[in-house]
Amino acid sequence: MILVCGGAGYIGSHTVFELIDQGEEVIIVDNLQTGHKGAIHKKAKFYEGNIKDRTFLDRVFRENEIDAVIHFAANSLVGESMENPLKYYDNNVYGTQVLLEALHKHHVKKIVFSSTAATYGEPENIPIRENDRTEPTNAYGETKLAMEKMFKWADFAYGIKYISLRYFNVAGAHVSAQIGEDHNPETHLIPLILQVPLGKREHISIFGEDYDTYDGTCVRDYIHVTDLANAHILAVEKLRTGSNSKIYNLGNGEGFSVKEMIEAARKVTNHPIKTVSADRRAGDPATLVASAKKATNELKWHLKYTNIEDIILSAWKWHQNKPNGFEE
Ligand SMILES: NC(=O)c1ccc[n+]([C@@H]2O[C@H](COP(=O)([O-])OP(=O)(O)OC[C@H]3O[C@@H](n4cnc5c(N)ncnc54)[C@H](O)[C@@H]3O)[C@@H](O)[C@H]2O)c1
Ligand SMILES: O=c1ccn([C@@H]2O[C@H](COP(=O)(O)OP(=O)(O)O[C@H]3O[C@H](CO)[C@H](O)[C@H](O)[C@H]3O)[C@@H](O)[C@H]2O)c(=O)[nH]1
Repeated sequence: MILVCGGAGYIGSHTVFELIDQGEEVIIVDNLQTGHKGAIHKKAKFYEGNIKDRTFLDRVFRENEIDAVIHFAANSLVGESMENPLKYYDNNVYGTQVLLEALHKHHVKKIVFSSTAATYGEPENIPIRENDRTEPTNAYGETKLAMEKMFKWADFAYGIKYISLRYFNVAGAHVSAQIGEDHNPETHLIPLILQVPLGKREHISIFGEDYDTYDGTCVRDYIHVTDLANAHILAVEKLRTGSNSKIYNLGNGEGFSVKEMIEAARKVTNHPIKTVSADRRAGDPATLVASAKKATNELKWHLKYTNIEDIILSAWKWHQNKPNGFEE
């Protein structure tokens, strides 16, 4: 049985769908602070509650034969983390501490969790490799790095094996178009671009056109959420075969600029998508592209979505199907 913390959220819900497709029994813990009831798979057992609540977690672990945990539950808005860093330490670091205490108490020795490209900060090399320097430029990334360190020492002391997955830019939606990205506020580029052809915004703002990149706009590595979900399943399988703790980058290995993303979205939606130049957004590195060779080699991870237009199309189908997200 796999416990998925944050299984009602964007990436968590997609991972639950893949797990259930593969015949796993799934328990979800989520307090629905950003997740949605409508994103919860009907075959999953759902406990509504907070990972910071020891008594609640204790009950979940007592009532179920959990052999591994996948942990997505966190706050993840970079801007908010700069204004209210302690909120991030509380939910991300302390929340993970309480969760790890429950694993230790109930003798669960396997956990896979969400880390981020934000642990690197300004990259020293492109593509970024797992042993490159980690110097986060925002509080969100710093809490994720602190979580990684907490896992390291929990492994040392209690033998809890972990796989930390450092995601780059997660995008797209489930092939059924029944679940997809629904964040409020939305800050991510692709859903914001698609709000223009949906008629929900006039234009997309380009945050900075004077970066040191080939067209002056920021370059990112976009990875489809289903490919990402599958990496979590491979990571659980790896831990089940007795693997040591590991850290992997998850990305496509190819960068696209903001302007290229808008152009690709124009092709997919057949809409002119008006753009407006805007100031740089604080803390945005010019280029973030992953080397995911380690995950490819060691997890035998293979991508289904390598074409950026296919990734955008899957998001477009979701937003067309549910223009107001999970809201009825
Ligand atoms: N979306 C991205 O591009 C991206 C990139 C890198 C890393 N990540 C990380 O991946 C994870 C999932 O991201 P997402 O985009 O799916 O976010 P999300 O907000 O959609 O999902 C997070 C889920 O966790 C739940 N949650 C949060 N705190 C909780 C708590 N204390 N107790 C119980 N449930 C709680 C929320 O209700 C939500 O359902 C996060 O840890 C995030 O930091 C996301
Ligand atoms: O309206 C917008 C929104 C975004 N952008 C630009 O588009 C690019 C992508 O922005 P996103 O907000 O979609 O993604 P980020 O690269 O900022 O963030 C991603 O990577 C971060 C690590 O750097 C965190 O992990 C975060 O959770 C994850 O979504 C950035 O250059 C951003 O400046 C715009 O130009 N206009």
